[in-house]
Parts: sequence; structure tokens; C-alpha cells
Amino acid sequence: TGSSRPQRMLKAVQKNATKGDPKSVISAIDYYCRHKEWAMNVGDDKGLILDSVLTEVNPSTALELGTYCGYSSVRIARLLSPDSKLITIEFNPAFAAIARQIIAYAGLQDKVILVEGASGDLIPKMKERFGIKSFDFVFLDHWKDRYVPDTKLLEDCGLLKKGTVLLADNVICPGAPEYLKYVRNNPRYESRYYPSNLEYTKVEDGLEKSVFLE
Ligand SMILES: Nc1ncc2ncn(CCCCCNC(=O)c3cc(-c4ccc(F)cc4)cc(O)c3O)c2n1
Ligand SMILES: [Mg+2]
Repeated sequence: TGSSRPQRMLKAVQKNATKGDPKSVISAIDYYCRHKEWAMNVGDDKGLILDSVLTEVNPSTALELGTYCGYSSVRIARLLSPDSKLITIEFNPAFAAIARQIIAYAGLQDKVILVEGASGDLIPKMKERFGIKSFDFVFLDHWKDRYVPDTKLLEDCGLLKKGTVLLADNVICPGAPEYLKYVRNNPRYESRYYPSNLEYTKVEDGLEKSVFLE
């Protein structure tokens, strides 16, 4: 059996990036996925929007739903302040294994806690397992039909506080129409759409930023 796409992505990082240099890891993945084989990383265009929102929020505790190969984990963790942490949840053990190696290659393993499992099972355990009071920032990039139930779960578990920023990938492609309806018609959120394009393509996509108001 041959290698997988995530394994080939890891090889490209090990070949073309500099160990301990997150920027070079990000560039190596973007180059590979733009010129060799597409993969569902948030990518460089939407990545710039992610960077700017992160710089504005400067979160102490961040949560990512859907790690995949760790591209956005590296993008997020590289911008965190010294004692800040990113908890990232990945369902697929094979993806998680590659992500751990890519995050470690970038030298960010001390800022990232990768947890394997389903968001619906793990979110209720965040307080007891990781001593999280609430998240300052949440990046949603997992099953698109889990965005609404998991947002409700975060609310019900008291993991959102006034000012928490939710940033959702793929609200246009593949699309998360239920999520857009939920956050845009909800007095508890202040939402804004950032137009962009699907990673490494000209197809329209974008990020929805929603601030929790109470
Ligand atoms: N509950 C739970 N908890 C934890 C979890 N960890 C992982 N998962 C499952 C996540 C499975 C991958 C999610 N991501 C996407 O599906 C995705 C797809 C495209 C895309 C694809 C084909 C096209 F033609 C166009 C666009 C682009 C993107 O940027 C995407 O992010 C979990 N689930
Ligand atoms: Mg995505």
C-alpha cells in the first residue's frame, strides 16, 4: 500500500521546511498543496484572515475543532503569547499522528495540546481534563454539520465568555448554512463575514467571525 496524502504532506515539510521555523512549515505545506496535491488546509488566503483575527484577539486559551494535518494549529500556535495554549481536537488517528509530527517539526509542541476524539464527546470534558474555565478563541474547521451542535455545546458547558471569538472555516464551500443562520440571527452573537476563496483555488469561500456577547 502506498503513502497517504497526509504522509506525503509531512514528507514535503521534512524536505522543504526548516526545523523549528513555523513560517517555513506553513510555506512548505502551501507550496505542496498548491502545486502538487490539494488538501483541506485553511490555506494561505484564508490563513491571512485567521492571522489578523488572532492578532486582534491574542487568546490565552484557544480551541480548534478539526486538526487534520496541523496546518492551522501551526498558524494559530505561532502567534500565541508565551503562556497561551491551543487545544486542538482531531477525530482521525492517522491525521492526528501526522499533525503531531508537523506541529513538533515547527517547534510548537509545547503550545499545542492535540486531543484525539469527537468534539461532541470531548467538549464537555474540557474543564475537568484541562482546567479550562473558558476559551478566548474557537476555530471551527471540522464536520460542517457539527458547527451548530458544538457551538450550542460550548455555550451549555459554560466554555464561552463575553468577548469569546468564534471563527468558522468553509461557511460557503463546502458550506455551513445552518451555522450562518444560527449565529447571524442570534442576539447573543455579533457576526461578520470575511470573503475569501477555497484554499488553493479560485472558488468562493470565506470565514465567519462571531463574537459571543454574554
Ligand atoms: N465531530 C468531529 N470532531 C472532531 C473531528 N476531527 C475531524 N473531524 C472530521 C472533520 C472532517 C474534515 C472537515 N473539513 C472538511 O470537510 C473540509 C472540506 C473542504 C472541501 C472538500 C472538498 C471540496 F471539493 C471542497 C472543500 C474544505 C475544507 O476547508 C474543509 O475543512 C471531526 N469531527
Ligand atoms: Mg476547512
